Amino acid sequence: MAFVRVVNEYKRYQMGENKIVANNGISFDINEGEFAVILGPSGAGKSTVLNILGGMDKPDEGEIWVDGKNIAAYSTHELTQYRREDIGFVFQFYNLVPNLTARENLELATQISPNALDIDEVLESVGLSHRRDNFPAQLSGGEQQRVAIARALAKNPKLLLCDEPTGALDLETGKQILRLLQNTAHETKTTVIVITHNTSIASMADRVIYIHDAKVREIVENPRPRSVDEIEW
Ligand SMILES: Nc1ncnc2c1ncn2[C@@H]1O[C@H](COP(=O)(O)OP(=O)(O)OP(=O)(O)O)[C@@H](O)[C@H]1O
Repeated sequence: MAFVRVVNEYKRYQMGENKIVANNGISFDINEGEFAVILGPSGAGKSTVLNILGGMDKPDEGEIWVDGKNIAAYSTHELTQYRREDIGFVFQFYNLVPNLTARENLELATQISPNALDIDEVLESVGLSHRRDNFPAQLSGGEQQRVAIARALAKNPKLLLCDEPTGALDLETGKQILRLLQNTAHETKTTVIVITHNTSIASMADRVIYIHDAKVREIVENPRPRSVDEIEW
C-alpha cells in the first residue's frame, strides 16, 4: 500500500443555510519519500485536504491511510499524538515564536516529540548553524522559513506538510526553499507534500495532484522531476 492513501474523502461545511462541499470524493496515493504537490486555484479545497492529512480536521467520510494506519478512525487523543509525533507543518508566514531564538524554536517543537533529531544537526542541514542564536526578527524571510522547516523536520515526522511555503518570499528565495524541500524528500526519505496554486512548481514534483472544485481532476506522476534551476517561472 502507498505510504499515504486518501480514499473517497468528503468534507462539508455548514454556513448558515448553505452547505459548502470543500472536498467531494477525493482519492489519491503518495509514496514514501516523494515530493508531492497538490495544485489548484484558490478555494479548490487544498487546505482542507492538508488539514485532514495533518490531523487538524476530520473528514466527514472516507479513509486517510498514513503509514498503514487509517487516521480518519482515530480518537481525539490519538489525533493529538499523531500531530505531535508524526506531522511536521510549514506555513506561508513561518509562525515562529518571536521571543525565542532559532535554536529555541526547534527545542520547543522537539520537547513534545519522542523521535526528535539532534537540533544542531538539523539546523546545519538547512544551512543555518551560524544563525542559531538569532531571533526571528533578525532573520530574512527565507531564513525564517528555513528555521520553520528545520523546526518541522527536527521532530523527525512521517509527513512534512507545507501550505504555500514560498507564498511570502521573492522568487530567488522561494527557489531556495523549494530546493530544500525537494532535497529533503529525496535525501532523507521524508514524504513532503506541498500545496500551492503556483503551476511552475509542478515539474519539480514526483507527483502532482490537481484539485479543482473540490475534486481531483488529474494525477500526474513524474519519473524525472526537474531541479528548481531548470524551471521556467
Ligand atoms: N472552516 C471552514 N468553514 C467554512 N467553510 C470553509 C472552512 N474551511 C474551508 N471552507 C471552504 O471550503 C472551500 C475550500 O477551501 P480551502 O481552504 O480548502 O481551499 P484552498 O484550495 O486551500 O484555497 P486557498 O488556496 O485560497 O487557501 C472554500 O469554499 C472555503 O471557503
